[in-house]
Amino acid sequence: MRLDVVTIFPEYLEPLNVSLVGKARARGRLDVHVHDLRRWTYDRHNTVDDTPYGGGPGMVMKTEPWGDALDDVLASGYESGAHGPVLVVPTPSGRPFTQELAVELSERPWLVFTPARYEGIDRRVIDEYATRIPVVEVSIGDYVLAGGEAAVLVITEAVARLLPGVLGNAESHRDDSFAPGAMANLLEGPVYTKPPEWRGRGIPDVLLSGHHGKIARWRRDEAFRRTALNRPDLIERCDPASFDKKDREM
Ligand SMILES: N#Cc1c(-c2ccc3cc[nH]c3c2)n[nH]c1N
Repeated sequence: MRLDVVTIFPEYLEPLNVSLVGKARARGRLDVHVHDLRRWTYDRHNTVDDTPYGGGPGMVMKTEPWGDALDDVLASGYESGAHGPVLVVPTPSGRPFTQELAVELSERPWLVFTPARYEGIDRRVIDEYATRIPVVEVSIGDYVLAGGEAAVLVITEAVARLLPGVLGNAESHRDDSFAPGAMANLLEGPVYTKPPEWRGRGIPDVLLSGHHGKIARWRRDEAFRRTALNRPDLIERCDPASFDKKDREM
């Protein structure tokens, strides 16, 4: 997978050099290119914004730098096979970013991120590229950030960990919170490791029992309990009829 990120804060994307994403890049699973939008400005102040038509607070990011930048990025000649690039636009007014969307994006060969600042990008930029390639406007949550770069980090990590060969244990996807299948719509339950006792706190006996069926059921029940506590809205989406099937899958 190739990722391109166009931003006025390229240093914000430094975390893409470390940890899981950094390892995926080092292994050749991910090819990341971060571009400074100001490379496509030609005035002495490297201007990327201007006042909004219709008035109102703040500034709007100008069309020309984005258009010149995206034309160059898309012309990079990356051979992405049958499927071309997808433009991923972080915005508070976008489609909620979910594990389902992470899976969808992980199946694409090339993502081009356009994290904005100020009040956002002149709408004509998105409209222009929507005539050429798929555009996904995405929100990472119901809160307001000062820009889209943090969203790029979140989306990239969630997508990268789904790529083949990135996570050591391919099975670990299966038990993710929100993962399709047995854990769909359930939050992950508690996890434990050695030592067997810590500050007077032990380990649930079932986890020491070696009985895989009981352990699977306990984990499912704990996931259910935590989901009911923290995300009752997800419980309604669970299909009780599937629980026997869940036990077989877990
Ligand atoms: N994704 C996302 C966002 C944002 C966001 C994204 C881009 C810009 C550009 C200026 N302000 C922004 C906020 N806020 N909250 C989210 N979930």
